[in-house]
Amino acid sequence: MLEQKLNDPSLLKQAGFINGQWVNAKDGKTFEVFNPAVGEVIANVADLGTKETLQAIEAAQVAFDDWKVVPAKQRSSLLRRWFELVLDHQEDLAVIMTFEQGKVIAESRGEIAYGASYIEWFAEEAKRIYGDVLPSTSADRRSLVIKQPVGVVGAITPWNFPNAMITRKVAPALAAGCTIVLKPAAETPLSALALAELGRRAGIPAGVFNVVVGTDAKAIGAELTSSSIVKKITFTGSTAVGKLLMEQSAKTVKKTSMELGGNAPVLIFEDADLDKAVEGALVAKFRNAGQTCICANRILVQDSIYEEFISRFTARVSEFVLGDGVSSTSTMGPLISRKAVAGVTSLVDDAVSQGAKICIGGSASNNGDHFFQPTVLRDLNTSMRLAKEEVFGPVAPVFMFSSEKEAVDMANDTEFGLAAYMYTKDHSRIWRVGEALEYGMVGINETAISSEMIPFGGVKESGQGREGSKYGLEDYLEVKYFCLGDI
Ligand SMILES: NC(=O)C1=CN([C@@H]2O[C@H](COP(=O)(O)OP(=O)(O)OC[C@H]3O[C@@H](n4cnc5c(N)ncnc54)[C@H](OP(=O)(O)O)[C@@H]3O)[C@@H](O)[C@H]2O)C=CC1
Ligand SMILES: O=C(O)CCCC(=O)O
Repeated sequence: MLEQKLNDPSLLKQAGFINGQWVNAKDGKTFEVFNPAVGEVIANVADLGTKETLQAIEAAQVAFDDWKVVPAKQRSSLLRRWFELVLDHQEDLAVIMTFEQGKVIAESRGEIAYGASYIEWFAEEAKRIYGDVLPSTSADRRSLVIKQPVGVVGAITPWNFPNAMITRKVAPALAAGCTIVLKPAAETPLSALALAELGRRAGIPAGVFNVVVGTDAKAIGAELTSSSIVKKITFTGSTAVGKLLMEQSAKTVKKTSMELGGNAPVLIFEDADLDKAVEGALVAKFRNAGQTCICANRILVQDSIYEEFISRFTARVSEFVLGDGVSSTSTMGPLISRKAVAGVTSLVDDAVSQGAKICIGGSASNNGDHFFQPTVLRDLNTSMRLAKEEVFGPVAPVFMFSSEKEAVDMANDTEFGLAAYMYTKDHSRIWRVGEALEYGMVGINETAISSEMIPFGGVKESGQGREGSKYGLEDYLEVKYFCLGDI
């Protein structure tokens, strides 16, 4: 069924990709991949485990010796070719994504372009890995710095952005001269495998980019983190798993980059352009059915404009059309799993049991097992779980504040620190609040903050390291100092 929807059915791969070869599990095991909108099985994928992970790590180690000395310009050309192929196959890749992840097709097309932009960006940055000549402490010596790839990288990625979370790790790694073993989420392996196929077609050498697909994430993760060959772990996903991977990586003192959970506040002050704030909050909350780590988790609105905001925002939320993402009339798709629907339901029920009121939505939808209605809740307080926990679903809790200090205190009252947003026309406030917010990214009168050119990442328990931009390459490079004496 999925195969018939593709212009190039050979993009639908169901085996792992190791050392340039498509490989099945040694024990022949496979796992099913489901379309969350309709619950149908769309593929049976090889269920690889520790043995195949080790095989991939060893292939990456062998490939590293050659890849690290490929001239930057040549690495750049290969990445550029990969970028072009991804865009050439944008529609097929988008269809694969909507089938396995559920997001509406327009969002999938957008993610393919967004994912490709990381490959293009790092193809360009590959040519700009500069060293330094430093001032010297004495006349008979010179001090230099060169940058070198960190080595073999282990990457683990989530299901919510099955393409872009991969390209923004793999592209900088390859640009830097590293080789990589990727374990994508078991819910969305097909997007990862299609990317690997296009990388192969682009001419990326065998062993440079390997994909281990499988359901035993714990075992694959343990193999990657315990290996002395793997020099860096890069992860996007839940804070709990990120902490575990950091602990496991400590034994071999690996570099780590962690892009973990968020609890993004949107602060809307009484001097804001309310039309802009409503639209901004809408985008920030409901993108990918609320399953984005920088999705607005708490909307904080000043008391004098609270009623007006609620009424305008609820009216806009009522316009969403839930449905299968492949239908052009759907504007919001399903959640990834029944478990996700249950999790969102329990957060809403907790708030309602403590006095929150439902403006719209409030429960699972009858569109299918994986759907939750776009929801707006009002009269929230900070003892509700919704104030502390990442919702990862289409639920907008609207809190009220009365002063700027209260808003900043509420915004910072979380262990997370990924993205925050504010709407105000007051320039002094922009600086005051912007500097006080304990977040890695702050959107000011704007919530569409992501691009390949910006440093994406968080502080506190939202992680460490940055992805995208010139900073995103540094995480894959080691600094080496040369002290040159007289001969
Ligand atoms: N920062 C972000 O972008 C994301 C945040 N989240 C948050 O996490 C919550 C749970 O989502 P979930 O999908 O379970 O996120 P996880 O953190 O469990 O999954 C993310 C990735 O980590 C893998 N993984 C899971 N357990 C381990 C382990 N012990 N060792 C190594 N790898 C592991 C998963 O593999 P597998 O799929 O095979 O289990 C997947 O590839 C969400 O509701 C959301 O709050 C989730 C996804 C992305
Ligand atoms: O949820 C995530 O981790 C991906 C964020 C998407 C983006 O880059 O905006």
